[in-house]
Amino acid sequence: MTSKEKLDVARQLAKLGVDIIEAGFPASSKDDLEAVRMIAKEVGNTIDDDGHVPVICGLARCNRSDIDAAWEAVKYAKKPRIHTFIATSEIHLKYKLRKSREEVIAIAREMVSYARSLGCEDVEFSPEDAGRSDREFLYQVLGEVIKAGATTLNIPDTVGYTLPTEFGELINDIKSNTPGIENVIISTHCQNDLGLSTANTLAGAYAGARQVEVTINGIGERAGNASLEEVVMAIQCRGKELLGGLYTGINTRHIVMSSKMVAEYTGLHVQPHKAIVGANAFTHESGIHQDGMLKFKGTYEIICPDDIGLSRSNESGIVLGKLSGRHALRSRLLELGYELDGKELDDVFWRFKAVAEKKKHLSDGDLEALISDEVFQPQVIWSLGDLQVTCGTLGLSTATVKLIDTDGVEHVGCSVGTGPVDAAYKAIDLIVKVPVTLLEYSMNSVTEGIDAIASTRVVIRGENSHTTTHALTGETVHRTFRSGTLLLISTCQSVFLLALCLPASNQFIFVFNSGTGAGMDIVVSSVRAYVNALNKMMGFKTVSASKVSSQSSLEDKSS
Ligand SMILES: CC(=O)SCCNC(=O)CCNC(=O)[C@H](O)C(C)(C)COP(=O)(O)OP(=O)(O)OC[C@H]1O[C@@H](n2cnc3c(N)ncnc32)[C@H](O)[C@@H]1OP(=O)(O)O
Ligand SMILES: CC(C)C(=O)C(=O)O
Repeated sequence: MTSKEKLDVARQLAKLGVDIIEAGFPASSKDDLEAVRMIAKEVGNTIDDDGHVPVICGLARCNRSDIDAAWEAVKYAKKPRIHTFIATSEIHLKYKLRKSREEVIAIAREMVSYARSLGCEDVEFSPEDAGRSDREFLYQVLGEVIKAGATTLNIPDTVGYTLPTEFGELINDIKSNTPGIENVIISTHCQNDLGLSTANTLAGAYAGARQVEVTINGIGERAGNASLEEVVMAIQCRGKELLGGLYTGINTRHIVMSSKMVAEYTGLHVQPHKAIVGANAFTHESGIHQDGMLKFKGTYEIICPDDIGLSRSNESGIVLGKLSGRHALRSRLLELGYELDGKELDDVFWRFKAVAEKKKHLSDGDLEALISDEVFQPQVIWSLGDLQVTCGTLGLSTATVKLIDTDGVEHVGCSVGTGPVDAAYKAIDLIVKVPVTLLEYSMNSVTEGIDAIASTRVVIRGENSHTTTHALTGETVHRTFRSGTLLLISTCQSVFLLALCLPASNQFIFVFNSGTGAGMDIVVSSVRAYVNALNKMMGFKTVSASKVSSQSSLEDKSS
């Protein structure tokens, strides 16, 4: 993060109500020193309405120059802190520091004293790799730094090696065996190498730690650190009942905002299934869960999304996909204004499933396209069985189409054409054997992306029928009505037009012949539209659905 980004994050952490912001490692670069100093000056001096001002802390190795840099950065804060550390495990002493235990004890003691001598009254000390350190040596180091003036003892499980029971015992043992421990705060610092950082932190807190070191989104070295949101929400959900009444002062409503900011600034995006702040943490995709959520949210949610500042695009967090059931589909359609039940719902449901098999999530636009394709249908005279096309730059486009008639008999037609759609339409003509002219063909993608549903609309005219193009709609109608009848004509989607039938050889003849089709495959979508238009031309009959009940059959409405 840049200094400016670090400052923004620090402001956000203050809003969250964190007690201590460890803002950086000032010795690591001039820029980091400057960032910590800016944070100390601004955030470390801003007292909130509750009189709360966070401690601003800088990290430093156990050497004078690091500690000087840390103090130089944090000293402007109302509550400055230096956090200094040195490893205590055999492996670190031998291979990394190349120092004896005695040397490490002496350095730790001297450097804590040195930090205090600069005027810093709040000094935190960490025995790095405490999780793998010899216990007796650990108690000895900790006892010495307490004498030297450390005010907080942080116990790092630097490589995330301990198990929760072990880490809890470590804190308990430190409490029981370290001289002077009652005068300091014990802290946890758990890394996530085994995915146990949150569990270990909670075990440490339960054992008596009263500071927990955490990061937003769990970011950190390697597999990261314990995440603030997980630890805080676990304490909020279960602290009273199972953790001896523990609580935090975190204003949880700022959690989502903080998570987004850190993800944005660090470029470390949160995995979708991350607890609390993952994109899926409060969404429900499986039918059985969705049904439960619709009946009572507590069935599948242990946290109210509002509590972490999450506003969902829909109330129940339901995402429609291939695992959804009828309850969820029906509920979403109802929200969109379509009241479907029984057979209609069933038909849409299986179409929906088929699309969802190919497309992960269905948007409202996708659903609307399916509804208009499935429900607002004329009487089915021909239904599409199968379709196979070949096309490209080599040879002619060819299509084989299988249509099924009202008796369930399958008819297959094959044709070549100028393209796959032309070939498919010609193959259909060979089966249906009704001369038609294609007047209009248009295609839109209903939703965005390469996997969008394509919606096709065609307008055809039956060649040998007495048809008239309707002046207002541009559509033609083939139904006979007595002259003087006031017709309520619906165009494809809920637009109503009135037309007065005028005498013309005693009857007026219209043909309704536009058809729509939807599908993820553009040729399938095109063929559906054509078959749909043919069906309309050959015998229009609307299927009722609430959304169209007011525009039901022409006959019903015409008088
Ligand atoms: C456990 C943790 O996560 S601590 C936080 C980790 N954060 C960072 O490392 C901050 C970013 N680091 C940096 O920018 C650089 O490493 C710096 C500026 C801090 C140090 O850079 P350099 O002085 O070039 O040293 P470098 O990092 O290569 O090596 C570390 C040196 O510090 C020593 N050291 C490591 N930890 C400590 C410690 N806690 N106290 C004293 N010395 C230490 C190492 O033994 C090594 O010393 P050597 O040169 O005598 O072998
Ligand atoms: C500096 C210490 C606390 C640390 O980061 C670690 O040991 O993981």
